[in-house]
Amino acid sequence: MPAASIRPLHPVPRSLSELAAAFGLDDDELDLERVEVTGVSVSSRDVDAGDLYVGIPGARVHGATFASDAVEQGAVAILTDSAGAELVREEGVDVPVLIVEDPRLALGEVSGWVYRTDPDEPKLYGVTGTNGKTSVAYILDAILGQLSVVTGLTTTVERRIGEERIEAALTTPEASELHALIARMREVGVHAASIEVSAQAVTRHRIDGILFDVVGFLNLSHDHLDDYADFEEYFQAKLELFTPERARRGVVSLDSEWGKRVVEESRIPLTTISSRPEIDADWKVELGKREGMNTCFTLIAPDGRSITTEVPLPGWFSAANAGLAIAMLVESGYDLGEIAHVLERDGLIKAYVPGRTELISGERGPRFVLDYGHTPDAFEQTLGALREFTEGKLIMIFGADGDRDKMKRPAMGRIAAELADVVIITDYNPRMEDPASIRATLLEAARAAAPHKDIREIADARLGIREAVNMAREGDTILIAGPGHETASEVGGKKIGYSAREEARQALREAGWDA
Ligand SMILES: CC(=O)N[C@H]1[C@@H](OP(=O)(O)OP(=O)(O)OC[C@H]2O[C@@H](n3ccc(=O)[nH]c3=O)[C@H](O)[C@@H]2O)O[C@H](CO)[C@@H](O)[C@@H]1O[C@H](C)C(=O)N[C@@H](C)C(=O)N[C@H](CCC(=O)O)C(=O)O
Ligand SMILES: Nc1ncnc2c1ncn2[C@@H]1O[C@H](COP(=O)(O)OP(=O)(O)OP(=O)(O)O)[C@@H](O)[C@H]1O
Repeated sequence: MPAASIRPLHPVPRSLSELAAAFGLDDDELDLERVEVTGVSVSSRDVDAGDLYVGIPGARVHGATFASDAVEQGAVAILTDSAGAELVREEGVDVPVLIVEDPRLALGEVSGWVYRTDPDEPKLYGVTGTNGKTSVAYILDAILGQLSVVTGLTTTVERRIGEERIEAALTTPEASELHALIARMREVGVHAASIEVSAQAVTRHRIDGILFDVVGFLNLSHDHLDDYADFEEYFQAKLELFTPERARRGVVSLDSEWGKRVVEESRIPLTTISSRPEIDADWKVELGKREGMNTCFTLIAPDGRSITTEVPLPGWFSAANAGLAIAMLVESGYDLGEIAHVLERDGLIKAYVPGRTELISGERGPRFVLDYGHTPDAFEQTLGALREFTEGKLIMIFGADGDRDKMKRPAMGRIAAELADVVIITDYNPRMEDPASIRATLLEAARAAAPHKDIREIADARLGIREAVNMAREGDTILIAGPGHETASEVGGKKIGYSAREEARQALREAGWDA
């Protein structure tokens, strides 16, 4: 089985009695002196010998239910709430149990204490926003690499430290996993780590006990309104990242209206950036010419100095994302001149962002672009960017994932139909929902928006990809939006192997094109 998390290889044990004392936990009846913990885990599937297992009441089940599994795998103590302690007692589990009112709330600080998280090493960059987080994290990582800095990275795609990498399950890991990752980074001399921060991560205490050196705000648009009552609540979740408890300073993009609100309401020193000429910001991104899929831009700093370079990704938003990344680095102390020097030396930002406007096709044949966009705004930006260099037809394949914000689906269908020439609606990760009904919503919106356009329904995404490839010619662009880097789709609660990247490559080869 692949490792569930990356952890320090040489953790320095901490005594449970000291932990109890540090957090004011009652240890009257317990003999904690002899117990030492070397790690923390919230999942029985991720326990290592010496762990403190934290039993969290979840939406589906209480984590304490798995206490005996955890102990079997080597957990030496349990931290949970009183309901969890009752469950542990019923199971007859024989390790010390510490009780807190809210174990999720305690998790970050406790993990930071066990792993001895240091706010200064590595330097942490946090990036949030509805769209572009993954892209900015990879761009930050790439520029730091070009500056010869040893880096760490955590994104929706992966957790990575040098050659060590695991696939990500969540965009932002649970706090215990994040602190363990940072501890491992310190062991191998990582100086800077780029961390993608979802709104859920803030709300669900996944970044507790972490102090970011610089945080970046990208934008806010329709997504996750199943997790938040409205835009305001969703915004407030992201805003919390811009407080002194979470970050030392921030860079805020004013490209979306919400940036202004961050500036008005944040409680940390901020600098602003914009790629829109009409907006007054400290840092300015000026779009240059396009070189194929690459985008050139000039970034002008508040002191008038500038960098002209390119990013190997299409669209104005890629330049905006790269500008934000550079501004974050400068805010954290890197010299703009030095960044300019390495980018000039290398000719561009050497970023590869898996599954984000990733070109799958080769020299001959239509362009095939793989994307992770799953919001109306991401559709609009990506289709706009691809239209700029598509001489022929723009063909879009997409579905909407199940058990996630349903309200955004009509807007996704409408935008696809308005901006693409041909739309193929397929299944994408329906989870426990009925895929036919997801498709019906998308189709209805798409057909209402553009009744005369070619809008097709092909349930099986593999067939949808082939249909698109077979109708496409040189000069056309095919965009598949949704699956990005993913290698599985969830249907009826079961994970089924499906890589849009591999399917696209195969379909292009079957049609006699390069891939
Ligand atoms: C709403 C939400 O965030 N839920 C997360 C939460 O689930 P939950 O509270 O329902 O937990 P549960 O399944 O009831 O389990 C309770 C406890 O028992 C433990 N357990 C459970 C089963 C078992 O066999 N052994 C075990 O130890 C679990 O680890 C957990 O600690 O804790 C689980 C364990 O970490 C997460 O997997 C789960 O994420 C679900 C899968 C999820 O989809 N979250 C989404 C909404 C999310 O967080 N997305 C954001 C944004 C993505 C984006 O950028 O667009 C993200 O950061 O990923
Ligand atoms: N600054 C931006 N503004 C609007 N759309 C963007 C921006 N950057 C990227 N996108 C679009 O969003 C898609 C997803 O990008 P990315 O994965 O970087 O976002 P994300 O915030 O990490 O999303 P997720 O958290 O769901 O992984 C891109 O492929 C592109 O279509």
